[in-house]
Amino acid sequence: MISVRNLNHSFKIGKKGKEKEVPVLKGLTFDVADGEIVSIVGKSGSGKSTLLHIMAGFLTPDSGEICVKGTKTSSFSEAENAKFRLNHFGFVFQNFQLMPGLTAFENVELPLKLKGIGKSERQKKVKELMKSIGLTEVQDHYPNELSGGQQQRVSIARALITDPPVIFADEPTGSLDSETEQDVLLLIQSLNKARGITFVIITHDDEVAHTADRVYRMHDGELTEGGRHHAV
Ligand SMILES: Nc1ncnc2c1ncn2[C@@H]1O[C@H](COP(=O)(O)OP(=O)(O)OP(=O)(O)O)[C@@H](O)[C@H]1O
Repeated sequence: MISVRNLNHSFKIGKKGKEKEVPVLKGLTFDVADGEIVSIVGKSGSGKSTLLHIMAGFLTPDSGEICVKGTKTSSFSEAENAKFRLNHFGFVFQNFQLMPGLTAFENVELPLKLKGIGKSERQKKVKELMKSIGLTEVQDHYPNELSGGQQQRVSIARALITDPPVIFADEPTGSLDSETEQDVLLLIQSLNKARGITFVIITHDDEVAHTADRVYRMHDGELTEGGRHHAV
C-alpha cells in the first residue's frame, strides 16, 4: 500500500531575484491499496506528473510523507530512492522510452541486467514474460520496427520483468489510437488481476481514468474528488 500524507510542493518560477513561488501540490492525502488500479486524472498543468515524480522518489516534496508498504520513502537519499525504485516500481511512459539500439527482447532484459541477474536466468524470464504478453513474434524487432501498441506492450513487459509490486504509468495510452488504447488498458487490467500488481495511472482522459478501480481528480493542486468505478 502507498500512503500519501499532507503532501505539499511548490516550484519557483521566473528570473533570479524575481522568482514567484507557485504551489503545485496543496496538502494531498490519499491511499493506494495493494492490488488496486488507481487513476489520477486532471487537466494539463494540474500537477499530476509532479505527484508521480514525488511518489516514485524522483523529486523530494517540500513537506509531507509518503510510505510504501510501511517504508517511509519521502526522506530517502537519492541513492536509497534509486535502489528502492529498482526493487519496487516499474514505469510506463506515453512515448514508451525504449532504447532504440536494443531489440524488444533486449529492452525487456535490461532491468534484470541492472539488477545483476545472470544471463541464463535473464533469458528464461524474458522469454516466458514475452510469451505471456504475446510478444514472442516481435522479440527480435527494434523499437522502430514495432507499432505503437507493440512498443507499449514491450515497455509494459520491461516494467514487469523485475516483478515490482507497483507500476506507475504516465499517460500510457496518450500516443495510441482508440482501438490500441483499449488493448493496452485490457492488458493492464489482466496483469493487475493475474499478478496482483498495483497500477497508478496518470491521465488527462476521463475515459482512461474510469477503467481504474478508483479515480482521484487533481484540480489546482488538490485532489478534489475520489470514487470507486467499475472496470470496463
Ligand atoms: N521543474 C519545474 N519547474 C517549475 N515549474 C514546474 C516544474 N515542473 C512542473 N512545473 C509546473 O507545475 C505545474 C504542474 O505541472 P505538472 O507537469 O505536474 O502537470 P501535469 O498535470 O502533469 O500536466 P501535463 O498533463 O501537461 O503533463 C505546471 O504549472 C508546471 O508549469
